[in-house]
Amino acid sequence: MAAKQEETLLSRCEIPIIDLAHIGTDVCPMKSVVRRIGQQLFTALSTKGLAVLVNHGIADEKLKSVYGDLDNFCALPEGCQAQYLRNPVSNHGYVRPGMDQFDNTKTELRHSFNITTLNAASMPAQEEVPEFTKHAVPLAQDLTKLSRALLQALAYALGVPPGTFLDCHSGMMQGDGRNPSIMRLLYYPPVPPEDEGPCCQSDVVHYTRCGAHADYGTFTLIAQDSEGGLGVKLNGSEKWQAVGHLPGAILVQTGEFLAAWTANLLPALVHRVVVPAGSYARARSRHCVAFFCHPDNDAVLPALPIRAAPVPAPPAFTPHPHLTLHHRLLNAAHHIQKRFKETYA
Ligand SMILES: O=C(O)CCC(=O)C(=O)O
Ligand SMILES: [Fe+2]
Repeated sequence: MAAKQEETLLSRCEIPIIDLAHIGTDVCPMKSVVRRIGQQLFTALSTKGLAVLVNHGIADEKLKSVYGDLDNFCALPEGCQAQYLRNPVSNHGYVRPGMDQFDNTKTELRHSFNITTLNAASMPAQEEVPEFTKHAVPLAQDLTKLSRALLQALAYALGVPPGTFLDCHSGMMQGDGRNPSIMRLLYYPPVPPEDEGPCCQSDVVHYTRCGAHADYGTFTLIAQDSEGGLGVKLNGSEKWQAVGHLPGAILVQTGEFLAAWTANLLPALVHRVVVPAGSYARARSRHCVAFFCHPDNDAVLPALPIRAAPVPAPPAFTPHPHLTLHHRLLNAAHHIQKRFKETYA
């Protein structure tokens, strides 16, 4: 008998799918298409907090190559990995399991490699992971371009000149320290069998892959393999729901900055990655590429003359507690530094 498939938001068609075909390029956008995408994105982010992007132009092979490179990096001896440990100032580099933590009640099993500059000298050397730079740099450039196209689409939807958000995100992946956007490569290793942790037999060891949180920036793009585990609380709901997987698609989810910028009209999406049930799934690893689109450090949240968009009012939503701490005039660098301190040990 076939195994019962897990019910997910995607399998129930509960996440809006946005077709990016014919959007043009970030420097030469097809305006009518960008406008339509802006409306769809606004509706999706205000009602759900996330959307699925298809026909975005980023080939799956590019993602798979990067997943493979990260596997190879994680298999290097610890001493060799140590040369690439995350630099707390630039936020670039390798983050070992336990070095950053969202849920302090569980062991988070996660390796990540933060990329904040595309300079080859900051990447694992060719002798160590031969094609890391060759694969990671074009992918980061593609995700930057995709983010720029979405920033223009959002500007149309919010009734501000199309360049408004682009101007506040001009330093993305420029490597000059002006903008904290990150492409994060994530590898979640297999999870030890239930109740058998590194501690003594009687210990009840609780693992997770990534504790509940909302991302700090404007929005996050997420490409994931088919292993599952990503769960979200849709806007206005307290219920955790599995997202599921649509081959080749990229998710976009709202971050805290966009929430603050829009006076919570587009609330930040609370999400996590759990350990899948069953010994087969636990024994498998998971991969993801998350691109965190952040405003420039000197961007000050402008008051948006939000045009009444033709969408239903968003459901009532209690903002994440730290949202109340940052005020519409808080500057981008302050907010990011505060949130990094909370996350990194
Ligand atoms: O692995 C994922 O799908 C999400 C990771 C994540 O939420 C994060 O790194 O902020
Ligand atoms: Fe996240």
